[in-house]
Amino acid sequence: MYDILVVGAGTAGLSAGIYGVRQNKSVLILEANTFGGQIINTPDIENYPGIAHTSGFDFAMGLYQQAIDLGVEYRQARVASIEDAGDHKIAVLEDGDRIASRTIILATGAKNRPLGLAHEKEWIGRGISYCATCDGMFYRKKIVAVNGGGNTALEDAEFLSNIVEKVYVIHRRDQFRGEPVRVEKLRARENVEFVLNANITALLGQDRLEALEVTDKITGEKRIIKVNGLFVAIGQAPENMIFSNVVGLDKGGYIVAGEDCRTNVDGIFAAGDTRTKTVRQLTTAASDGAVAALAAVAYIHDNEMSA
Ligand SMILES: Cc1cc2nc3c(=O)[nH]c(=O)nc-3n(C[C@H](O)[C@H](O)[C@H](O)COP(=O)(O)OP(=O)(O)OC[C@H]3O[C@@H](n4cnc5c(N)ncnc54)[C@H](O)[C@@H]3O)c2cc1C
Repeated sequence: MYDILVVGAGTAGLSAGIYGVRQNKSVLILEANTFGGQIINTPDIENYPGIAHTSGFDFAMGLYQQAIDLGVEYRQARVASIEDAGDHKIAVLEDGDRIASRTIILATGAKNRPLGLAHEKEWIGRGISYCATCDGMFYRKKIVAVNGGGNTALEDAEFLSNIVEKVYVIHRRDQFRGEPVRVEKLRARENVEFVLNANITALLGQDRLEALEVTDKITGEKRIIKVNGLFVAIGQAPENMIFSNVVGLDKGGYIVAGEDCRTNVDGIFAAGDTRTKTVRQLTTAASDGAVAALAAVAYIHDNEMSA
């Protein structure tokens, strides 16, 4: 039986592993794909305090190596479900294998909803971004577009309009899900142009994004908009339904857990992008990993004292 079983080897999961083993606890991390999580393919990270510049791969590799060197056990396996057996928890793997642990930390992250267009994946870091806070500075004084109609898209557009030459806000409706006050603020900015009732139907360029083909949903008319960058902000989706019989989820599918990373089940914690929170970044994921691991250790000690 492990002390701490972590589901997901992104920034939150690996940070939890580091903090767990440094408290002399046995830790197993289970990862469905390769370690590193969503940051792994990002060419440039420039907002992690203390590291002026690194790549997603180097960042993830550093975290992984640190965890392994400290004694974290790592296994590539997808967790299909979890069970709460009171004083211990069980992770059931896709192949049917069952692994018992005193505590579980769910660090399964979230995925950005893609547009689903050709070149989208291959041009991440070459014109395509899902994170204005992370990548906005690479487009200083350039022309960009933001796609989406929620608060994230509106916030991204506002942030970008402070640093770029021009921002197109492209949205499939003429009404926004985001707050009206944000829309009004953007309308007042001279370097923001709204392209409404419109879908992006193609990403154009040679080996990076150079222009967007945008189709008007009402007239069917196509328009080419030259841009250096596109920020896709059509939402994020966690994949937590497999845990919903055990832990509570909010209406967006995120695991309900506060800054202490505790879920509604004693001994099960949630860390990183997968939990209800406002800022989803590397720093907050790493911080959650530490908080969740130390909360798991405290839970184990409390149980030992009362046994
Ligand atoms: C393109 C891009 C660029 C970004 N750039 C920056 C940046 O410059 N700076 C910044 O601060 N933030 C950036 N972010 C945000 C940052 O990457 C995330 O906030 C952070 O990675 C969240 O870490 P996490 O560990 O919570 O989740 P994730 O990184 O999503 O890791 C979750 C892991 O869990 C695994 N998993 C999921 N389900 C299961 C399962 N059932 N069984 C086993 N494993 C499972 C997944 O495979 C994944 O590896 C960027 C995000 C993207 C997409």
